[in-house]
Order: sequence, then C-alpha cells, then structure tokens
Amino acid sequence: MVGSSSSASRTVEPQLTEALATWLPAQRWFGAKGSTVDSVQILEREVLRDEPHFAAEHLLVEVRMTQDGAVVTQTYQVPLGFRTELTDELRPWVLPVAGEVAVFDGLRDPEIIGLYGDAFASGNSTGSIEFNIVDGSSVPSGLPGRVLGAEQSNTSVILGDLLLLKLFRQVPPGVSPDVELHRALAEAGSANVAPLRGWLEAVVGGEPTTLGMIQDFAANSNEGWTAALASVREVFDSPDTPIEELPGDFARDAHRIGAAVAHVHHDLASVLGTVERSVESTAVEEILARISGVARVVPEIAQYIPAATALISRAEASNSTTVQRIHGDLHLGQVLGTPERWLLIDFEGEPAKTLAERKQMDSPLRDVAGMLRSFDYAANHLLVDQPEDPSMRERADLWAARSIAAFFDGYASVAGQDPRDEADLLRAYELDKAVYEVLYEARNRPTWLSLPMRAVERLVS
Ligand SMILES: Nc1ncnc2c1ncn2[C@@H]1O[C@H](COP(=O)(O)OP(=O)(O)O)[C@@H](O)[C@H]1O
Ligand SMILES: O=P(O)(O)O[C@H]1O[C@H](CO)[C@@H](O[C@H]2O[C@H](CO)[C@@H](O)[C@H](O)[C@H]2O)[C@H](O)[C@H]1O
Repeated sequence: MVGSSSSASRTVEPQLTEALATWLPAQRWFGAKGSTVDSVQILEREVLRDEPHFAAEHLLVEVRMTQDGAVVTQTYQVPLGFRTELTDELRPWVLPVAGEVAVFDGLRDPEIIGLYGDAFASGNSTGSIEFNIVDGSSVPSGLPGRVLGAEQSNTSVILGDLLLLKLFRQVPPGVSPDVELHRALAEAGSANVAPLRGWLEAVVGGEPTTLGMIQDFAANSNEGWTAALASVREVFDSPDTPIEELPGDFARDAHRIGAAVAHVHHDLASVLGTVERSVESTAVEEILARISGVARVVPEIAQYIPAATALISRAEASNSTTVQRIHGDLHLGQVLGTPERWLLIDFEGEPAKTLAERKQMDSPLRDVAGMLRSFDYAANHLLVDQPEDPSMRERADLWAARSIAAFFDGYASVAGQDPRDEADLLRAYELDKAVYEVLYEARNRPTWLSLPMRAVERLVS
C-alpha cells in the first residue's frame, strides 16, 4: 500500500475508486460496454516509482456492474501515473480526481512505459508482479518507451522500436492464450508471428494470471486492415479500371495472408494436437444461442432465427470435423504485412468468450470465416451511411469476392485442403461471426451496424 505524505502517489483509495468508476467505462478497452458500474474495488496496488513530483503504480481492480439485468464482475489492470505537473500529451488521459496531483493512465507516459521495460531487463519481481523472459531472449535496459497510436482491446506500447509490450486490460484469472499460443508457435519455429520474448504475471483469484507480454516489434509493418482499405479506395476512385489491373489490387496479399493463416494452423496443430469431433459437439449449436442473446439487444435480428436454424442443421449434416487450437478472433486488423511475410498477432481469442471457452479446440474454419467477414467489412465499410449506389456496391462486392478467392487459394496451397469444400460449416461460422459483430457494433460503433446486419441477411438467404 502507498501513502507517504512526501510522494506524488498519495491519492487515497476512496477517491481513486470513485474516479475509476467513472473513468473505466469510457475507455475503449473496457469490455462491458452497455453496463452500469456499481462499484470498483482495488485488489492490488503496487508502487513502481515514488518521488515527490512523480509516481507510478500498478493497480488491479475488480469492477462490479450490472449488465442486461445481471451482476457481472471483471478484473482490470490499470497502470496509473501521478504528477504534480502535467504535459499536454497526458491531459486527455487524466482521471477525475480533484487535488494537486494529477492522476492519469500510466501507459500514456513514456517514463512509466520505460519502467516496465527496465523491470523486464532486470527480470526481477516487482512486489506481486513477476517479469519472465523466454529462454535464450534478453531485454536491454534503458529502452525509451513510446505509446502506440491506436486504442484497442488492450494497451500496447513500444520499447526502443525493438519490442512491443502489450498489457492486457481485462485480466480473467489464468494463463492467456496469447502467451500460450505464441510459445507453441515458437516451438514449431513459426515464421508467421512476431517472436515472444517475455511475459508478466501475478496471482489473480488464486491463479497465476498473465498480465502482459513482450514480443519483437515489427517496425516496418502495415496492418492488413489499413492495406485492404487503401486497395478498396483505389477501386472506388478508378471505377472504370478492372480491379485486377489496379496497382493496389489486394489479391496477391490476400493469397499470402491465406498461406500465412494455413501455416499457423498447421504449426498449432503440430505442437498442440488435433481431435476429430462430430460437428454437433463443436460450438456450432451455440450459434443459435448467440442469435437469441443478441436479439435481446438488437431485436431486428430475431427474424433470421428460423433461416439460421436451417443453416445450422445443414452444417451439422456434414458429420465430423477436425478441431485444434486456433486464433479465434481473426480479422484484417490481426495480420501485419512486413516486407518479408504476413504475421498473425493477438491470439487472445474472441473477447466476448470466457478464458476457458477461448482455450478450447475449435475448427480452423472459424478463423477462415473471420477473414471472410473482414474482407466483407473492408469492401463495404466506406459505403456505410452513404446513399445506396449500385455501381459502388458492385465494385465493393467484386473486390471482396476477388480477395476471398485469393485467400482461399493461398490457404489451400499450404493446407492441402480447401475450406470451400466444407461450405455449410464455413457459412455457419461466418454467420456466427456476423451475429457477434452485430452486438459488437451495436455496443461500440452503432453507425457501422448495417454492415454485419447486411451480412446476416445474405448468409441465411
Ligand atoms: N509485433 C508487433 N509489431 C508491430 N506492431 C504490432 C505488433 N503486435 C501488434 N502490433 C500493433 O498493435 C496493435 C494492437 O495489437 P493487438 O495485439 O491486436 O492488441 P489488442 O489486443 O489490443 O487488440 C495492432 O493493431 C498492430 O497495429
Ligand atoms: O479489438 P479486437 O481486435 O480484439 O477485435 C474487436 O474489435 C474489432 C474492431 O476493431 C472487431 O472487428 C470488426 O471490425 C473490423 C474493422 O474494424 C473488421 O475487420 C472485422 O472483420 C470485424 O469483425 C472484432 O470483431 C472485435 O472482436
């Protein structure tokens, strides 16, 4: 616990918990959008630095809230900074705490990011937090910290343009699949992930729990989503040029992404195994439960339940399928293009699932379906909120079809099996993802809702 009157981090607990109750739900990474926070309790408060004008603390907090009438509890990781003088860059990140000391999101402060880097370099525990380095790897000390632009489900920061440190925001008790799968892929010698260098953990709810991980930073990389959007823009800007003649045609990249995904699936299967399972006992039946659940928030989706039921029955008729550990939340934002190859990142699985669910074996078709949905998103998202223009829509659909065909070809060229051969099961997984997206967009980006809604309608027809 903290409390020296000569330190910057003297903010008392009731003030902090009250501020966190307001501040947490407004963060991009807060996972329980649409819920009401009832209380915040500080589980751990570890001091990383404590000086008169500057302090840093690592907090684990338990948030109790009400979501759709039910009480939900989630644990979040909240590194905080305390400064008596604030820079302009830190101003947007302050918590509503009155007093002389400003309290802010610690991961926005390069000095605090550097503290985490140094903790890895020394490999020592900091109070209850353990910093682990992968055998054969090392982290240099004194690496300058830098904030990575985009806010996502977690917060990633850069150390010396060499390493990327991702701190998970929501931390369910247990080892993260991101660390687990990166370690398996290292064992397989996978070239399609950024090598894992270390991870940090603490005991949460009585279990060793991953708090974050550190891996090589692919400095010259471009996110698949950004690259795909650039290509789609070109398609719209040159309406009379056949897509295959455009310099930014995405088919070649889509083919390489397909091959990268197949390599990762192969490597995960080789290290962590595969199981033959009846389609009925895969998560396919849960798709209907998902639709019913989403219909409570987005009632328009209920009309598709009968057609979805028919689709699931067709998928179940395909008997058995092979399951294995998979990525679980694959989309164009989860692939990074480097000059040499495409990398897959962020193996945490679907954010809406529990940790135990995310660690279950599943069909690789779920990842393939995630990519198909993403090509559809990339093709159509510039048309959201625009008056319907059939010629633009036709170009968008052509771009998506071309990219998807190339992705399938790339996947099949490595896997030796073509996902198109399991068409009904693949469609069921696509529907599942589209339904997930309906809820995701309703809660996070309501202006994008028409995108997955259009897909649900198409997939069940
Ligand atoms: N190894 C890496 N090298 C370079 N950039 C990366 C790397 N890993 C992730 N990123 C960037 O960081 C962003 C967030 O990473 P991600 O693992 O998807 O985090 P989150 O769990 O918050 O979604 C990605 O969209 C990507 O742009
Ligand atoms: O933040 P995560 O990467 O864990 O994923 C969540 O957010 C994604 C949006 O950032 C969301 O993806 C959806 O939008 C993407 C475009 O922004 C699109 O490429 C995906 O196909 C679409 O699913 C993802 O579903 C959600 O889990």
